[in-house]
Amino acid sequence: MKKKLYILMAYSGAGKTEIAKHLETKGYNVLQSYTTRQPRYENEYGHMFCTAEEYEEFKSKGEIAAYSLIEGNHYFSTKNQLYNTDIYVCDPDGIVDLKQKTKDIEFITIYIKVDKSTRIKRMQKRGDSVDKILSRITQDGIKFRDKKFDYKVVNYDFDKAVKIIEFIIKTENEEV
Ligand SMILES: Nc1ncnc2c1ncn2[C@@H]1O[C@H](COP(=O)(O)OP(=O)(O)OP(=O)(O)O)[C@@H](O)[C@H]1O
Repeated sequence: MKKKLYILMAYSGAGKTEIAKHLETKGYNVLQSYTTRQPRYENEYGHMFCTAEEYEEFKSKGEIAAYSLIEGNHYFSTKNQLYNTDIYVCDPDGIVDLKQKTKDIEFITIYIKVDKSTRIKRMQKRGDSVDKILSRITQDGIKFRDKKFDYKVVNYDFDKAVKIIEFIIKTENEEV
């Protein structure tokens, strides 16, 4: 049986980061992708912060699995990370690339669904600016258009959403 890696995907503000963090406290290994951007605050969750030189080294050794350039910064995950983690928060474009390059891993996509007005309220509460919220909503609409997922989980009741995702992982891992 192939190793399964669970991909959490969602529009901005739907709660994928919060869910991933919570799953980590329950013993799941969550992939922290690398970035050359500066941390926004001390101990920022979700990334491994590295230098441009370190990025070049990973690249020259052929260790990069998924890559994107955002506002002049490199964002990437390594092959080693894919084989040693359970959960990866990744956008739909990133996963297309991974599926093509990594045939010996099965990627199970879990889409976290929340309506637009709730996402806007959560982003406002989180402190995002109106401009940022509007730009995220527009970009996400394009990124997620016509995309298909293995599972869809609504996230209005946080504990329920986490329980369902844990159930999905458990039953998928039990499959032969
Ligand atoms: N079920 C929920 N009920 C209420 N608030 C929630 C729920 N799930 C997450 N949140 C809150 O909503 C906000 C957005 O969640 P989070 O940052 O995890 O979203 P995200 O999908 O990772 O967004 P982004 O892609 O912009 O980082 C956070 O402040 C989080 O605490």
